[in-house]
Amino acid sequence: MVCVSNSASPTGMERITKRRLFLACLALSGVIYFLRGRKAELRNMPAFSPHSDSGVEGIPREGDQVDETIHFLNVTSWYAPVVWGDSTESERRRGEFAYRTFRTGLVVFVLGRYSQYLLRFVVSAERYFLPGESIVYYIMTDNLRSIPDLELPEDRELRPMRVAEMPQWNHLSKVRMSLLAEAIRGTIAKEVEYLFCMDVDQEFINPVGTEILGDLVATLHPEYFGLPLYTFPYEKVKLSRAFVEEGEGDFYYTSELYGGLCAEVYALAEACSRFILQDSEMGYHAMQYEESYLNRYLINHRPTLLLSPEYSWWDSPRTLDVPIQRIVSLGRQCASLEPQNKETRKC
Ligand SMILES: CC(=O)N[C@H]1[C@@H](OP(=O)(O)OP(=O)(O)OC[C@H]2O[C@@H](n3ccc(=O)[nH]c3=O)[C@H](O)[C@@H]2O)O[C@H](CO)[C@H](O)[C@@H]1O
Ligand SMILES: [Mn+2]
Repeated sequence: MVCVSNSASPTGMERITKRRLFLACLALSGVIYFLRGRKAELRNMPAFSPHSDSGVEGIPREGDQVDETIHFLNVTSWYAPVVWGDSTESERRRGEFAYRTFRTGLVVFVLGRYSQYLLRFVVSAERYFLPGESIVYYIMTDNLRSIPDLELPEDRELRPMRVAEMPQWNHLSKVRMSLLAEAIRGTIAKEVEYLFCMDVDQEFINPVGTEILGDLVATLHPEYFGLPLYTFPYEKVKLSRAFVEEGEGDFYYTSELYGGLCAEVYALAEACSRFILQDSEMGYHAMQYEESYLNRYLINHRPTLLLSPEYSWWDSPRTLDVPIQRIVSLGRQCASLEPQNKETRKC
């Protein structure tokens, strides 16, 4: 803001006017500064913190009992609903979709040894994922023989899509987004209205209905939900395209489940694959791999619907209890176990 006058030799009157102008500028700057600070504060503030009774906001104190019945965030500060499957709002959303005809795609990557998870994934999805709706499972695989021979209802279909990639974890975390964008551009966009992408090392254990449908849908990471911003594992390396500035961000989202309208998922996958490629050209890959780029994208393009940790849960000392576990991650569950417990849990 420029508040300077150029007059050469000010008269007494001019001096008073100048002084008033200066004071007015000062007051205006103060108001702007206050409003900007308030806006930043509001943006970073969850509408309701599950642990707001604890000493420091967001961090449960040792021995704190979290009240299971009341502590759920239902809407974000930018008015995006947070989905808890048994809420009346979810019931209302399911009612809204009951009269609509639409098709939903579900993409999973199944390469190398991850084929061991596919049967359990599909069988559980058939039981619980959008029951009664029209579904195409896009199975991105290097082994067409891994596709289970299952008889599905008429409007639900398993669609193998061949990918010629090395089944190496680090490699896949760099190419999944571009393979996804390519598949949407090539086939998927013509076939379905909504699209979800999931890790295959998961299992549906309770109903996941049309309450999850939205334009851009992201899932709250169960280990960070309710914790303050500074604890989130956002990318810290400044040169990375996934970099998140201190104080930036709203929530930490998991890469195990995201989706929305096909066009939105395409935009997300295309942008993330571009970020990953740019980082790769410098020989860098973000700290949390794909998840870091996803989180960067979702800060710039806030999701219109957030799924609560009911939709991505695993048992670890850090996860928040949820009323109903709907989707559990078998892989991340194993990763969170102590070595001595891995065998008993068949990891
Ligand atoms: C791919 C990826 O970046 N995953 C994220 C996730 O890892 P996760 O431990 O959840 O990754 P993961 O091992 O489940 O791999 C992700 C998915 O890729 C597919 N897959 C992977 C490897 C393979 O050999 N074959 C195959 O098909 C499969 O669908 C699998 O579910 O969590 C990490 C932190 O805990 C990181 O934040 C990662 O960003
Ligand atoms: Mn996983």
